[in-house]
Amino acid sequence: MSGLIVEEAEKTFGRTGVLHGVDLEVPDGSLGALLGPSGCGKTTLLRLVAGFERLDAGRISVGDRVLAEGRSNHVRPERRGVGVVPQEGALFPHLSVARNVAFGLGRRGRTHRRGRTEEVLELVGLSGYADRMPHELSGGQQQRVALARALAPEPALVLLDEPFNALDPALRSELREEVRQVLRTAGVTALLVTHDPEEALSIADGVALMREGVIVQTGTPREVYERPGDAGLATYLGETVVIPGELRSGRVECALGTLTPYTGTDGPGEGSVVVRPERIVFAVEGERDADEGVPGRIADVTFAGHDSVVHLAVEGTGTRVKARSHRHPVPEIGARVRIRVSGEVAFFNGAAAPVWEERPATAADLR
Ligand SMILES: Nc1ncnc2c1ncn2[C@@H]1O[C@H](COP(=O)(O)OP(=O)(O)OP(=O)(O)O)[C@@H](O)[C@H]1O
Repeated sequence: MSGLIVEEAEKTFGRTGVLHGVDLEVPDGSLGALLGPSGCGKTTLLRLVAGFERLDAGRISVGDRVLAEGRSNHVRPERRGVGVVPQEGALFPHLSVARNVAFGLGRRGRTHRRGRTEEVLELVGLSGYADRMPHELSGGQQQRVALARALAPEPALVLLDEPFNALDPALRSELREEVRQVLRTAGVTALLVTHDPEEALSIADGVALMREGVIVQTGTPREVYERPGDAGLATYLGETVVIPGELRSGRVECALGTLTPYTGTDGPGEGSVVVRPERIVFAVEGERDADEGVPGRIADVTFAGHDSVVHLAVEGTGTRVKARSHRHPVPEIGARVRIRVSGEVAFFNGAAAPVWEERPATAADLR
């Protein structure tokens, strides 16, 4: 077994406390994502696991092997069996692809080095590239070589530090699928550090959300997206519609009707209802289901390529919400509709003002 376990990790630089008792678990053979805004302490945690920094307190283990405990017990990075894929590959520019990959294999026999190098290059889909130099490769190919290099010594754990950052968006999503596939095939436990929610949600088996040096929520991508722990996390993880509401007898009353909150949301009283725009559905008058939900009108439509953002004005409430809709053709502005929410909603006590530094709610969210 080689799952990663971090227990109550503490780290302070000078007088700045960066990690305040971090607990994190990545089960054996799975891909975990550590997700949070810039400066929350993700890289520091990754560096502690890799052994590039020393813990102040707490414990880090992989399987039943303790890699670090408190200040005194610290296994050196090269003895940890942990591979690292840094942000921009960081390949040695003067070494060929094969020699870059073999670098991590140290002084093992030549035949073994060659065989293993070929094996991992094949795994990342770069069999024919052994003799190329790094500058002859695209950014995506360079990252695949960096992954091959990290995997070559058969590490118990691979750490990926924002590995897709430098790539353009199309290549990014393609490469992350490939990386996930490679990690699965290799069967290795891996931890991906990222500030990009879409990245974490799309490829990880489990997500740990970090804020100001603390893990604030963990779960599968679906769990954290559909059941965020607070309004700030909801906004950070994806688009939200936030409207005032009141929780009474286990149901939420708001401009969108009487809705069901998921268990684990806050207690009774006034607060904010948080809904994903793709959960807001509408039927135009005369259509099937056009008598369900609250009445309203289509106030505006923004074409967004694969779908549309439809702004809906809820009749008699002054509330406007946005829905993400795949309807073709998009109904006309001014059309009378019935609006309803599909599934459960989040409810949090407190004002309808989600705060998260990287994705503050826009005025449109709150209208
Ligand atoms: N060696 C260091 N000395 C002093 N302060 C540091 C050091 N390393 C990190 N910090 C501070 O610790 C905090 C967390 O930094 P860290 O790089 O871990 O965050 P992060 O979540 O990875 O952010 P980013 O995504 O921008 O890399 C920051 O305030 C940073 O300035």
